[in-house]
Amino acid sequence: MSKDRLIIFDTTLRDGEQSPGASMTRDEKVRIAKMLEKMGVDVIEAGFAIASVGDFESVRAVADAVKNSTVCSLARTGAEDIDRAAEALRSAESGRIHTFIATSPIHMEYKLRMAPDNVVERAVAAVKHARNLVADVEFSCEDASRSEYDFMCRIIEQVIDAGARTINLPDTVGYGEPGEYGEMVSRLMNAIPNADKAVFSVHCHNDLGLAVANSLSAVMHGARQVECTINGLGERAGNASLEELVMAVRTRADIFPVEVSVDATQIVPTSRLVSSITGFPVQPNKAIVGANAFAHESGIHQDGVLKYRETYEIMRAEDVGWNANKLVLGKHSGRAAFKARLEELGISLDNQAALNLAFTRFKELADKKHEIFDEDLQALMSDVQPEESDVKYRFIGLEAVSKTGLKPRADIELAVDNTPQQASAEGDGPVDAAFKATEMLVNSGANLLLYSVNAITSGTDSQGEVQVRLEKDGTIVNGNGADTDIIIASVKAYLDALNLLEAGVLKAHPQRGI
Ligand SMILES: CC(=O)SCCNC(=O)CCNC(=O)[C@H](O)C(C)(C)COP(=O)(O)OP(=O)(O)OC[C@H]1O[C@@H](n2cnc3c(N)ncnc32)[C@H](O)[C@@H]1OP(=O)(O)O
Ligand SMILES: CC(C)C(=O)C(=O)O
Repeated sequence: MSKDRLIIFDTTLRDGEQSPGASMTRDEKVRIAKMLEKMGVDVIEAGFAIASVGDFESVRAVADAVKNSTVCSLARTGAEDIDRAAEALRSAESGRIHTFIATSPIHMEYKLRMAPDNVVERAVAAVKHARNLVADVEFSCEDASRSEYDFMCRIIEQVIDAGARTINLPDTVGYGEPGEYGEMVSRLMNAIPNADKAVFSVHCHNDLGLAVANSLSAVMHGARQVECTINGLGERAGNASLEELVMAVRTRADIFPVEVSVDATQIVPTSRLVSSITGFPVQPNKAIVGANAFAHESGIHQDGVLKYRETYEIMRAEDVGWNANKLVLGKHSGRAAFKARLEELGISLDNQAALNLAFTRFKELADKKHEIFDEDLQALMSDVQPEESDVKYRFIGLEAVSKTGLKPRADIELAVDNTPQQASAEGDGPVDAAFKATEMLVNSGANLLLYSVNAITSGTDSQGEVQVRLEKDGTIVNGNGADTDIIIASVKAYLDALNLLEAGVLKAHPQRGI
């Protein structure tokens, strides 16, 4: 059965820009409009031409730049607004004037201070005037969801007769509830005698978090245009988000009687562009475009996704413009994801015991750190690889005290040949103190040639990786250690180097010397 087309009307550049702090320059609007055009959005509302010279210029620049989408300007019902919109759209390949007036009793009485008859007159005059300037005219009953049904029937019938080809029923203040709002759309469409001459549209705000639900309900009840924005940007709590609407209709094609012609792989790049231009970050758990939308940290989910992606994913990350889904390693992860990531990094573990040992170390680290990155794993594994049971020096514990006005001190506990031993020393800093305490126990006589620290990943909970270069009797070795505690990482690196010296590393592990 063939499906109706759902017109995607993007208003990121108009209602999206009404988010306090989201103003965009003309050139920024053109960049976003080009992306929307590439995505295949049907209508781009580029601004409100009468609002300012800058907005007029933006609408004009978008009309110049965009050829494959209809470009639209908002206008109140006054002739001056409509003339300004038409002027800004003059170069558009396909231009639309979107005129509106509030139809709810509260708006008519307190804001417009107009009698309902007067509102009807203004609306009809506006549509007629706009139709003399462009062929494509949309009319919105602002605050439709709080408007009286009979009054809407009356005004809509007359504006359709006057030439409006799209009738928009905005839930301006986000008051609608999906069942009631959807029913309003179908009731109007059924009752208005000339309704078949127009496309019915919805424009929902998110004050109760229902913008997408209301829009989708309206679609189920006959609406064939949805007005929306990238990332759900928009006045107050925002508008219905384009990405959610498009992917809901696509993913639940089994229930929605419509199809959209948008190239969804452009969604994530466009979302990023809008976010970087407006400075409005996308929350990580935002549907479709949030950083976590296709990320799995839980072991059971990761195991499921590795076995069969659809166990925990209803969409493919690639289909909306991500490179791939993500298995994030953290404290909730299991062996399946851990092993898979190690294999991707070219690290293979010979047997289950080696995997278990490495996994235990990984969990210890994950308890201290939110997310384990590839670099963390590489450091962790380089720590695990040497023959654990053979090493002479093993780190057990450390307490380092560093206090303003006091000399730093370290109390250290090591296993030397499997026998626990303790020592304390003061130093120029806590690392120096820890190394001195270590030397009290190992008495290596090695020279410290280099000490370097790197934060492996970003964030104050990142692992520090320390490299220590020691020389003894002409043999030079590099030891590495990693830990979220930089003093512990330093002692681990120091002990790693001592163990390499002890093992005569240049013969046994030539790649680890220099
Ligand atoms: C629901 C929506 O999102 S509607 C779009 C909202 N967007 C914006 O308002 C952004 C751009 N707006 C602006 O730059 C300015 O408000 C302008 C340029 C449009 C108008 O500025 P001003 O002339 O200074 O008027 P102001 O904003 O103070 O008040 C709005 C006026 O428009 C009137 N008005 C509101 N809607 C309509 C309408 N659809 N048709 C006719 N007049 C309207 C109001 O009654 C008020 O008239 P009044 O001054 O006679 O009382
Ligand atoms: C002008 C209309 C479409 C609007 O933005 C609203 O009612 O929210």
